[in-house]
Amino acid sequence: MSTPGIDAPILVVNAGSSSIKFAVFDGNLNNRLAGIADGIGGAASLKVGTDKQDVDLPDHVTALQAILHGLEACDLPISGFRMAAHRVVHGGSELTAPVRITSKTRLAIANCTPLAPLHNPHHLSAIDTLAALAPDLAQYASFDTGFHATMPKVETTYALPTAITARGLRRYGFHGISYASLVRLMPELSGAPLPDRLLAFHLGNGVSACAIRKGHSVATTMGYSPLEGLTMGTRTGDIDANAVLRLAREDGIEATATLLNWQSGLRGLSGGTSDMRALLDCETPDCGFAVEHFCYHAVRHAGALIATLQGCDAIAFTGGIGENAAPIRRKIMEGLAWLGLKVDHSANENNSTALHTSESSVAAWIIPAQEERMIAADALQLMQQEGA
Ligand SMILES: Nc1ncnc2c1ncn2[C@@H]1O[C@H](COP(=O)(O)OP(=O)(O)O)[C@@H](O)[C@H]1O
Ligand SMILES: CC(=O)OP(=O)(O)O
Ligand SMILES: [Mg+2]
Repeated sequence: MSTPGIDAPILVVNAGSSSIKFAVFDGNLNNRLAGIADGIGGAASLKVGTDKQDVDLPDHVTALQAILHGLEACDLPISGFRMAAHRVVHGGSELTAPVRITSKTRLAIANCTPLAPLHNPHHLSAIDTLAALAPDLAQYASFDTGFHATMPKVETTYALPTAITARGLRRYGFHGISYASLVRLMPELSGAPLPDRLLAFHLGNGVSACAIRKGHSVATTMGYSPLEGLTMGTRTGDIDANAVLRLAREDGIEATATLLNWQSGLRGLSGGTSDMRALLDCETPDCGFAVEHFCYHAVRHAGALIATLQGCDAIAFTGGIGENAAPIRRKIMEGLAWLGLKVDHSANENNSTALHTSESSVAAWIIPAQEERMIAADALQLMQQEGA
């Protein structure tokens, strides 16, 4: 078999807890195809490009195999890829930069599994499935935690005894691939240099905010796991640890983990709906309160992050909600009017890139999340450094 050349495509795999997103890029990082296997283990579907079908996907291995069949049907057999690159949610304290996957780095990712039990096992399953099907395929990983390696110790440390902190109980922060791509893309889209003090909101199913000074993360709302911080689609965000202990005692640890990660956030508050688009169309008081809670806590956390930056020059929105939900951006920006932020409401309604008026003392932008392209770019750079 001949080795795929430099024109061969790059496969990006973003394995989440119940979905696997994928994207195919050419060597110039142009997107050729994208899709998602969704609802794994339940009412599953497979979307390849614009073609979506309901399929049976009992687990992540079957889902990745279905994706690979879909790629083959588009003339993209796995043997023709130059490399595969994965989003890995947790890299712990050690894996802070993108890596080539070797037996050593695979073990390091596996060692982070206790830190991200809902995510890392699925990344490993995708890596192992590809390795079994295509043993010669070069595989790389980019870490959601990596961008936050620049946070100071005072930000990352919980007020615990040092021996406990040494067991890895600290703030790591997530959505780092999204924030890294935002920092890279923002000067191009805004037509201005990156501002010194930037507050970025990643508002998707997972939700976080990050204080970025001169392009580096200095503080973020997610912590030890992607549960802490803002109100999310199905996760609580902040909750007193004593309340968690009571739930664990009364209901058991597994039921409590499910409650906090899957049955809470917008879903819990609204009585079942985690999808922001549906919530904005829903007129019940509970749906309205879920939306209010989401925006209130985004503003509340923004205040703390802005204090860490000692001011704010610009804010940026990304993620499915950040890019598309004008009423949510409006509420959050109105909550930040005290900064001197003046909103151009028609620009906001139109999902324009610039959301501020010319009188505003703080700029506000929409920057589309390009996590998959960032992962492909990381892998390509590493491969070039390796001289491959
Ligand atoms: N036009 C829209 N209006 C409001 N919300 C939207 C719109 N498009 C997408 N969303 C919301 O974005 C969220 C999903 O964000 P996304 O970043 O795609 O998720 P993930 O974290 O799974 O990648 C959902 O709550 C969805 O309802
Ligand atoms: C880390 C995290 O929360 O990821 P997602 O937004 O994909 O759920
Ligand atoms: Mg996301």
